[in-house]
This record gives sequence, C-alpha cells and structure tokens, in this order.
Amino acid sequence: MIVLKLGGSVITDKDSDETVDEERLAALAGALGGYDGELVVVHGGGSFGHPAAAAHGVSRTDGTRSAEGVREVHAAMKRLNDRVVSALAGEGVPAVPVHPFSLAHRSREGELSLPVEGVEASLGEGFVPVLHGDVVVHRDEGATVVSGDELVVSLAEGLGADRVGLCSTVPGVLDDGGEVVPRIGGYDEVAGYLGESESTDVTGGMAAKVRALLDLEAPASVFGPEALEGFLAGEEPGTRIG
Ligand SMILES: Nc1ncnc2c1ncn2[C@@H]1O[C@H](COP(=O)(O)OP(=O)(O)OP(=O)(O)O)[C@@H](O)[C@H]1O
Ligand SMILES: C=C(C)CCOP(=O)(O)O
Repeated sequence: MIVLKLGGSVITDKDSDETVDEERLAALAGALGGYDGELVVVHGGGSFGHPAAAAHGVSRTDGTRSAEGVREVHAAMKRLNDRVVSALAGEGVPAVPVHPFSLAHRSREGELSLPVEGVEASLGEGFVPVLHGDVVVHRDEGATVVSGDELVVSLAEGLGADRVGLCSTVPGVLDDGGEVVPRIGGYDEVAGYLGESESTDVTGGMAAKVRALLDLEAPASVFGPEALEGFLAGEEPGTRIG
C-alpha cells in the first residue's frame, strides 16, 4: 500500500492565487491512472490553502477562533481537492474525497489525532481516498493548519503503509551544490541545506518534510513529478529518507 503526497507547489502555481497547474495535474493523474495497487493520495495547499491560511494568521501552531477563517481556509482546500479528485477520476482512478477537518483534531500539545478506520475501509472497497492539508480543531487554540506532510505520516503509521512518496517540485532533497542527496538517515546530515519554501507556505518547506519522514517506519522518497511513474513501478527515485 502506498501513501503518496502530491505537493501543493507541484499541482498549483504557487505564486498566483487559486491557480491549478492543469498540465502538471493532468500528467500526474495520467501516471496514477496506470497504477492498480492500494493507494492513498494526499495533496498540499499550494496557492489555495497557504494564502488563505496566511490571510487569517493561521499556521500549525498559531490558531484562530474565527469560524469564518476556518470556513474560508477549509473551503479553499476543498476547491483544490475537487479539482484533484476530478482529474484523477478523468483517468479512471476510483478517487473519493476525504476532508481532514471533519475527521481529525489536535491535543493541547499540538499532537494530531487522525482516525484512519474510514480510510482503511475505503481502501478495502477499492476506492482511492484523496485527503488534503486543511485546518483542524486544536484544543485551547481554536483551529490550526494540518499539513499534507503530517497527514502522510499519520496515515502511513495508522495504515501500515509499505511505501511513502512525496512528489514535490524539486527532484529530491538538494545539497548546497544543488545535487540530489540520494539517502538521508538522520536530520543532522542535511540540516545545513534545508530551507523553507520559496513561496507563501505556512507549514515549513523541505526542513519540516524531512523531519517528519525520518520518524516513519516505511521507506519514504522525495522526488519530482517526472519520477512519479518510476516510483509507482517500485523504483526509489530522488531522495530516500530513513
Ligand atoms: N535542500 C533543499 N532541497 C530541496 N528543496 C528545498 C531545500 N531547501 C528548501 N527547499 C524548498 O522546499 C520546497 C519544497 O517544499 P514545499 O513545502 O514547497 O513543497 P510541496 O510539498 O511541494 O508543497 P506544499 O507544501 O504546498 O504541499 C522546494 O520547492 C524548495 O523551494
Ligand atoms: C495551508 C493549508 C490549509 C494546508 C497546508 O498543507 P501543505 O501544503 O501540505 O503544507
């Protein structure tokens, strides 16, 4: 079973509000159309969720008690989710939407609880659940952002994924010379090169990704869009983490 994240910066034009990169999304959906194993898809916020979250001052740790703010961020993500689900459906993928706001919450300490039974049942029925970065209720904080990367980690752990893939705009984690680092076993090995995302991103860019993936039991790979087909075929393109 694969848990795959399609980066928000891959499927949207991150510098232009609420704009899908149609060509990219179609190409990725085409690759997924050729896959017939168990699959959970998660996508990021890109130019839908991040500007909305920034406008309401919400991040993974700074919450909002504005119900309107929660609705607006969630609605922006649902608009993107709709586009992703439709693109996948167009390629024959049995994609169904799953909205984390309605499922998950955070404790006072910020720990995410994501019940995965529904997703598991969905897989058993032959569906491909498509989740997305979202807002979630956070005790004592109102609501905070949950990144697609955090969802990937919870899903991979809760469902016992065999492999995890993060399809981003970059061909992998890059070193200070711009070369792809083939394997990362510990955060200290790469801490010096890891930075934030180049565009509006309230959840932390590559540094947060690598930290989260290092805690996983399943092997995880960070790779670019051109390598998705290879990943689905069992290759380990880009950077292997853990
Ligand atoms: N050492 C590094 N190697 C690769 N990318 C890096 C590095 N340091 C910082 N980055 C930035 O991290 C970005 C990837 O993180 P980002 O969070 O934008 O990805 P995403 O998952 O595709 O998008 P989203 O968060 O919207 O879902 C790259 O586009 C790059 O700008
Ligand atoms: C900003 C929101 C609402 C979702 C963020 O998800 P990410 O792009 O995976 O970090």
